[in-house]
Amino acid sequence: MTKKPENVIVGVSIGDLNGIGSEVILKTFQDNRMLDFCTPVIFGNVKILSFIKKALGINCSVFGIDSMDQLVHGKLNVLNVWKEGVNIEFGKNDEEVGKYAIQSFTTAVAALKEKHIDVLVTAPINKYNIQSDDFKFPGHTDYLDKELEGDALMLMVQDNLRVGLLTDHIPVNEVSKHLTEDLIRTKILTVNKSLKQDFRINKPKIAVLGVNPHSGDNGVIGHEDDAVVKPALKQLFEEGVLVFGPFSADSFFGTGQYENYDAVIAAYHDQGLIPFKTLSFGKGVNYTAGLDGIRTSPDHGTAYEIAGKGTADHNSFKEAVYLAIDVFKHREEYTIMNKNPLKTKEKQL
Ligand SMILES: NC(=O)c1ccc[n+]([C@@H]2O[C@H](COP(=O)([O-])OP(=O)(O)OC[C@H]3O[C@@H](n4cnc5c(N)ncnc54)[C@H](O)[C@@H]3O)[C@@H](O)[C@H]2O)c1
Ligand SMILES: N[C@H](C(=O)O)[C@H](O)COP(=O)(O)O
Repeated sequence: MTKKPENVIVGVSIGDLNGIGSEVILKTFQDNRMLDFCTPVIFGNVKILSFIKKALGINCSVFGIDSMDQLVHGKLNVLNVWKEGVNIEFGKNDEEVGKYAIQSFTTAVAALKEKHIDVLVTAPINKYNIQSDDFKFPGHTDYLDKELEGDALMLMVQDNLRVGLLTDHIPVNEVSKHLTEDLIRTKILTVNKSLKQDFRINKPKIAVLGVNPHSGDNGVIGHEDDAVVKPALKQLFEEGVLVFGPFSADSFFGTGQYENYDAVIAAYHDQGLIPFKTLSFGKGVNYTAGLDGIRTSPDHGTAYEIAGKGTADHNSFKEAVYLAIDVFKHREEYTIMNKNPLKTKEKQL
């Protein structure tokens, strides 16, 4: 395999085969222009992809390979991660299919770690049917956090709207006990670094939403904002991080305040993802910031109710491919720019 320097190798995990994942993947790469600037490789099985292509009437060619050395630029490669057939029943929640989703994902993550692929774009999984003795994670983010270097942060992105989470896949009754000054510090530093190296924003401005209604109203409605959030933000601000808040979460998006910041940090999953998906559904991307490998995903799940019908919108998946490539290129530039920084003269006292 000779790697064309201008082509980013995009690994794609197949997700839940009974959902809309393979449809949005095939629809994205059906457009040949995608192959001009990236070389995709789907982790799955070429016979299954051919079957799905036919079933959905999608007109594109897939190219089966058995190892990454056989990767061909200009083609939609499918790496045969397994050989056997899989019984596909669109819309069915099936643990057997869940096993293949995880086989595809874990093989793709290994390829990312070994740098056989430059970035990973994941198609949606079903969080219930993927559970097993070997795989006990509530989502991609949590597994990537364990496998890759760094501290993962779920960052939802659509153009200049970026919403990150302090806590992600935990039940709402556990949020408060997870919110420590240390956690807030780690997450804000992670997003601050990501905005600089992944999004080329030199002096990022970060807003943090209050945990409680009206940020606790001086302790009348909950203590976390005064006792934990404010001291953490004060310390970071004094160290030079442009972090502001906590802001009352209820009106923050409705008033358009989010437009003044490069990222908005929410305390828990639905506090951030409801406004994000309301503003951007169909175009948003889920980016796992903070790790040494780049992974993106569309803003939607398996959508069983429309699977196999050919009506799934693939634009969010396409945006996920674009964002992964952008981040890859920005990180390369950032590394070069920061390799030998000019020494600044120290102040003489
Ligand atoms: N990245 C991921 O792996 C990921 C992301 C979100 C949800 N999920 C999983 O997916 C499963 C279903 O979750 P859910 O129902 O909360 O969310 P969902 O995104 O699958 O569906 C929500 C609604 O949006 C519609 N929808 C979703 N994607 C669409 C598309 N591309 N085009 C048109 N309509 C679309 C669905 O039909 C449904 O009405 C759950 O198991 C969840 O955990 C996985
Ligand atoms: N929270 C994500 C969303 O709603 O889009 C989704 O569950 C995916 O999470 P992972 O990327 O960790 O699988």
